[in-house]
Amino acid sequence: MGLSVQDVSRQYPTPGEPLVVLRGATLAMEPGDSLAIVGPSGSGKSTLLSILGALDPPTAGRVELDGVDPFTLDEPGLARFRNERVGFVFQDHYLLPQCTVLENVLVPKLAAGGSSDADRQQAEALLNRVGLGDRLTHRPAELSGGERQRAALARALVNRPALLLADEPTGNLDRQSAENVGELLLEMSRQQETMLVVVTHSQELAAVMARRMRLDDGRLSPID
Ligand SMILES: Nc1ncnc2c1ncn2[C@@H]1O[C@H](COP(=O)(O)OP(=O)(O)OP(=O)(O)O)[C@@H](O)[C@H]1O
Repeated sequence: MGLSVQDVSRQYPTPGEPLVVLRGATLAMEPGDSLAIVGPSGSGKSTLLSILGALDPPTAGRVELDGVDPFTLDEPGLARFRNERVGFVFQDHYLLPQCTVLENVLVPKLAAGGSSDADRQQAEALLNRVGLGDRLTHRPAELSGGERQRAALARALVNRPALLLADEPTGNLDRQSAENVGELLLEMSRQQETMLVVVTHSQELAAVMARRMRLDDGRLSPID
């Protein structure tokens, strides 16, 4: 069980020399583990997250989540893997504006084949835990920035993913909301035994994760 990233490289073709973005990144995580990835702009952080989330294949190397290499799956298998095994939280919440908070949290359930009463109860329980139990029928426009990110977190966790990926999840928030969302990310992923990888420029957010690694010019190394 866990996440294994072995010697992952990624390069993009250009008219001249290929642009090498990741150079042999290796890391391992276990359920309940949390990791912050920091590094300068353009160092490859989002590229690494896309590979971990099975959105983009590496040029070389191997990724396995709970023993499955997603890039060996066919297209429907890969889509199912992303929806059911990985949760995503981004800097922008990407909630559907016309849907209520509860409906937004149920979207990954619908994509996985339906939303039963049990799914609905689970979504409500998650929304209670992120402090939005009294906002189920509100639309995203009626929420604050921090509340929208908390709804996005509930949506990311509704399928009980093995891996939660967060790309600058507090980038648009004021200090207090950022602290609150950061702590919630950690607490909820621990409770669900989900592995958490957070890419961030925020030292405060990086500091609350169990471990920190730095990407520099495509090379990943532990810090502390
Ligand atoms: N699809 C692509 N095609 C070509 N080059 C790309 C592509 N995606 C990313 N890059 C390049 O790869 C490098 C790393 O980008 P990436 O977005 O992973 O960096 P980052 O560390 O997340 O940066 P930031 O902190 O600014 O978000 C950049 O030079 C970028 O221009």
